[in-house]
Amino acid sequence: MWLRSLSLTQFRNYARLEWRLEPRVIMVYGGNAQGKTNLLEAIAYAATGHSFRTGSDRELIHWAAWRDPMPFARVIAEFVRQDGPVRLEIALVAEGGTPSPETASLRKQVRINGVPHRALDLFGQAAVVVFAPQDVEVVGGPPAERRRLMDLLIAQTSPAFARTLAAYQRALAQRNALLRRLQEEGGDPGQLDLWDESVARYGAPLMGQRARALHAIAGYAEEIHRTLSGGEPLMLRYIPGLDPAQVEGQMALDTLLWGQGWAEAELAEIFRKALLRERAADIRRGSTRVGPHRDDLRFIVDGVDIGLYGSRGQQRTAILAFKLAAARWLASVFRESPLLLLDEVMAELDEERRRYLLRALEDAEQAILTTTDPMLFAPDFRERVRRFHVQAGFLREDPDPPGIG
Ligand SMILES: Nc1ncnc2c1ncn2[C@@H]1O[C@H](COP(=O)(O)OP(=O)(O)OP(=O)(O)O)[C@@H](O)[C@H]1O
Repeated sequence: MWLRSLSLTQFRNYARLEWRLEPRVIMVYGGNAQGKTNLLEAIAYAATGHSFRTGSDRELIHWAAWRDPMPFARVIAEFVRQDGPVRLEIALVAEGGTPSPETASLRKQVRINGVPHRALDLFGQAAVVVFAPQDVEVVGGPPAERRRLMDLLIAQTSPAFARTLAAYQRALAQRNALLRRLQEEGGDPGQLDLWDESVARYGAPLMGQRARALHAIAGYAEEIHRTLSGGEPLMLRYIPGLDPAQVEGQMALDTLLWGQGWAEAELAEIFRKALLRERAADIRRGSTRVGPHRDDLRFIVDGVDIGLYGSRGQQRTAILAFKLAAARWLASVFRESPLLLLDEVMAELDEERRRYLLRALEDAEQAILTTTDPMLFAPDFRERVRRFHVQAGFLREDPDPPGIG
């Protein structure tokens, strides 16, 4: 699939942008802090409803817009899929008397082909994979970041997964609130039955989907990593936050999921039992100890957990292999290649990895890459791609960037 047009109004440092694109590799170049990342952020935001660099949507509204009586930002992205075009639109509107970037509450209005929808419905409409320099932090960072990595990816293939995740998080928050009340005020622990039931019902399919997606991605990642690293295999290990093997008489999650054909009903039952077993300890702690909110994903190279022991270079290669594998997985699910968005990632790679990545870009239907330095790319590559120059939120096609004759 590919992005045919992008329209921005007061999004980050773009007061206004109308951009038409083609299905090929597109290079956006410019100095630091000119709006390269903002552009990729806008595209990924339209496709997923999430920014890949902030959890606060308020930051996305142009600073100048906060002087208006009703500050807003809008992004409209028109993707072309095999089955036709789809127009994704998000408007962020600040509400309140005199809204300020610090205090305003935002209304997020989503339209798909002009029809109002919930933000979660954006998932499954278009597939994007973002490659960013900060990705490397995910390998050795806190588990929550690796869960986010998995979830954003899986949600793109399944809006149902996104809805289940949201329902799980709500149920978990309610259970935790009740646990804290029981801890502070005492009361009948039987009140937890209802929330145990919801937490288990929504949590089991989450674990099932994460395990299945990672199993598929791991196959691609192992092979890509071997090529990138000169022969070392990468193993992606899913560590569930509920280990069925720890629950009396049960088997390991893998056996349960693979051996019996996605036995999520059994997993939900085991989850309920585990919640009951942990109940007293959970009340003492005021939080839920088992469940997919404690899942992790580990990156293992040659038997070594490189999140813990890997060099920066090894972590970078591993996450690059993961992202490329994710792109292949999305391509197999959608039966067309996802849009690849690469934010200044070439500069960090050595010659061989750069070549591998560029080949992957050219295999995709469309890829948009940003760089401060077009000279990092071979002359024939620079000539083949379409190039745009960005300066202070203005984008213009530039057939002749500095150093490219
Ligand atoms: N809400 C906003 N309103 C206006 N400008 C913003 C807003 N948020 C960020 N900016 C500005 O956008 C610019 C950063 O753009 P961006 O992160 O896209 O840079 P970049 O071109 O990718 O640079 P680098 O090469 O340094 O990564 C900065 O000048 C920043 O001040």
